[in-house]
Amino acid sequence: PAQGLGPRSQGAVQAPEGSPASSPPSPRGQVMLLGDSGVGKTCFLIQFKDGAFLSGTFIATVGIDFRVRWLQIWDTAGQERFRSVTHAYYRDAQALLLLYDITNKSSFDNIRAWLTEIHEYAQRDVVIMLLGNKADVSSERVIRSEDGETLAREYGVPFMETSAKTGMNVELAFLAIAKELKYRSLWQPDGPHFQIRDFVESQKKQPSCCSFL
Ligand SMILES: Nc1nc2c(ncn2[C@@H]2O[C@H](COP(=O)(O)OP(=O)(O)OP(=O)(O)O)[C@@H](O)[C@H]2O)c(=O)[nH]1
Repeated sequence: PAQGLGPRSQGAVQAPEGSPASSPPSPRGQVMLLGDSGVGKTCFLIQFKDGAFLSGTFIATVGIDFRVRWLQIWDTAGQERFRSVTHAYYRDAQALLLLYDITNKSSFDNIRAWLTEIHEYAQRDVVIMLLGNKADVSSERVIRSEDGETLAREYGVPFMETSAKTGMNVELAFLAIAKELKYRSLWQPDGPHFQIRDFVESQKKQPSCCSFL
């Protein structure tokens, strides 16, 4: 679904208390989904929103908890013509999930341009996570997982392959973001330490079939 103006679907997840849907977004717990048109941002959000209520796993439970209390998620339009609208929302974002499609090379190649744009418009300390979506479509894969890893390492951001279709790593992406934002908000010099990259590395699932390429 690509219709509409700029960030949308914010109503899909309960806004933080005291933040009516029509008001400007609260800077706290604000997450934006970014990436080229068609990479699966809307499906990713829907999988998170709907799948969460069906799942009884530990991650899902914690995810729901954080989602209701902490995260307001904004799905954005990937199409170029909506880009200027989206720019206006970057500065309020605490976290950005940047998606490409593992079956679409240009969506991967454009990640550098997205990161340049993020650098220009977002807060300097925004949490960024790179996600290679559609990992369920192994037969059409054109971007290797290692290429995603390498790019993510270059920019110092955590990376996972995901599937909005099967739900692989969808909850985990939001959980990692929620944990990082919570950690930052409660940070104390001698408090417990949390590293989002370590957390993601220890928890992420790999696609069941990685034989291609
Ligand atoms: N197999 C598979 N298909 C997916 C996945 N995620 C999304 N799709 C399909 O990819 C197409 C585009 O998905 P959207 O969620 O609309 O993409 P988008 O990034 O929101 O696109 P814009 O709104 O234009 O920016 C749809 O046909 C989805 O069914 C996935 O993880 N696996």
